[in-house]
Amino acid sequence: MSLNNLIDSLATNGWYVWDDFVTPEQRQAIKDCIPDIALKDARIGNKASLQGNKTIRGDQTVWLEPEMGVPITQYMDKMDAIREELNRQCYMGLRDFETHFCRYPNGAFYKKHIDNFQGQGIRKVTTVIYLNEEWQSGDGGELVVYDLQDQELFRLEPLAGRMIVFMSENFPHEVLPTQKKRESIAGWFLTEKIL
Ligand SMILES: O=C(O)CCC(=O)C(=O)O
Ligand SMILES: [Fe+2]
Repeated sequence: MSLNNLIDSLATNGWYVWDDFVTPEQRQAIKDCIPDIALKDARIGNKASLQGNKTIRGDQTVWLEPEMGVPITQYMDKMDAIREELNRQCYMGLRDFETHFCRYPNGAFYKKHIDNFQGQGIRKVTTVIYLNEEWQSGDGGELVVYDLQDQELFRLEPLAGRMIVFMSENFPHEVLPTQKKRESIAGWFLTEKIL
């Protein structure tokens, strides 16, 4: 598992799973930067256009900012290195990255959706990193990934340190109801600068 595998797999399959992308120490340090009080019920849309809808998703989120601490800037630097390599090797034209921390309380889910409908937004590549130390079968909360014909491609347990990367426009996906608290960091490489 490496940056080159990610680039090859993204170019040929459109997705890639990178286990142990972050270490246990990094996961804890990132979690320690998240002020609980800042978590808000998630809404639909990107950072610029949002609407609320609890029947679609039940997670709580907070946008990550460099000011939250060194572990956050280190994570952002790592993602920026990936962005530059995707641009260098695949000419993806990625110009920015938006990212938030997510917490799904017990029972929460996120119904099937596409992060970016074709041509309608600026999200090009989705990334999700999981922060759940103890995950067992039966805990739910799997990510189910489909193709554009709505055929299920695979299911992924939200195991600590694992990152999934996929082309935002090509893979409808959903989060199955979780039986315990489920935490992650989702991010999107964007084709335009947002700030
Ligand atoms: O947490 C996940 O596995 C996916 C989250 C998701 O689909 C999203 O935030 O758009
Ligand atoms: Fe999504």
